[in-house]
Amino acid sequence: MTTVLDDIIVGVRQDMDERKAQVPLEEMKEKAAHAPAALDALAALRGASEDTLEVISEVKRSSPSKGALSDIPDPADLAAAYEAGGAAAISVLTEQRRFKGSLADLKAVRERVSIPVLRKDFTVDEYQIYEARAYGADLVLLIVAALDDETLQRFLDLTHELGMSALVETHTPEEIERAKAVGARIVGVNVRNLKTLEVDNSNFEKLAHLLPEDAVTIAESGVLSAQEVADYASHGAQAILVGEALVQSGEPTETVQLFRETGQRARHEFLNHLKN
Ligand SMILES: O=P(O)(O)OC[C@@H](O)[C@@H](O)c1c[nH]c2ccccc12
Repeated sequence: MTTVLDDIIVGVRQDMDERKAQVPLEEMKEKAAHAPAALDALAALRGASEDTLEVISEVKRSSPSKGALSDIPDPADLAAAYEAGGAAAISVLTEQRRFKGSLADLKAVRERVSIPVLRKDFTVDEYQIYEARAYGADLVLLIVAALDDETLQRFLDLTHELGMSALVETHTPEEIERAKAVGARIVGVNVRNLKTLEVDNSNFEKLAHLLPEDAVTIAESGVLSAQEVADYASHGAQAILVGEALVQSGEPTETVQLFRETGQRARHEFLNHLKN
């Protein structure tokens, strides 16, 4: 049976093949080599102190589960508003068909903000990693469910060779094991199952104890209000990845601020609890 993830990847490959025909791999490698150095996303996501709850704020127009979310005529303006609210990084969806994103969005955001930028896409070919770097990304997404072990390792190594970091996304205990085995330094739990698009916020809590202690741990998806932020932080998340709630808030700066403050309070309690 084919899953939603499989269907998305078919389109991602077709779109990439078109871009590759325009700019072949060797040329993209050249562009990547000449891009300004990547920022340290690992440090940004760790935060200035251990009790911060960092917010990766997403530029997301549309999604396969919810359809149109927000027009976002100027992604750089939105990203600047997130940065002003204290976002640790900006996630830019570059998938075109279901999420209505683009590499032009990534480039525009990169040119505006001074915090790390994540290229959020379905990485299935090394070409996309060079492309991410060429367009100024500091961080790429590697979805464990979409990659075999050998490919995951190869992509993670290439990402690091290019000076970038990888957000390694998991959804099950097995995927967390696989993320650990390749030495992922930033591990996310997506509470949305990409094969069915079902969201279950309790997934973070269920899986948090399996996450590697030396990695930065991120709760992804399903934040609708400060309540979910507090829940994730109280179960040990060091950072959260939020799209929908921010693009629909109408007050992106204030909402990022609120999530950071709420998250930091909850994380503080979580850490106190650990010590006692
Ligand atoms: O809009 P939300 O529920 O806040 O979710 C954001 C982000 O986690 C989600 O966009 C996402 C997480 N992993 C992905 C992989 C591909 C596409 C999208 C995603």
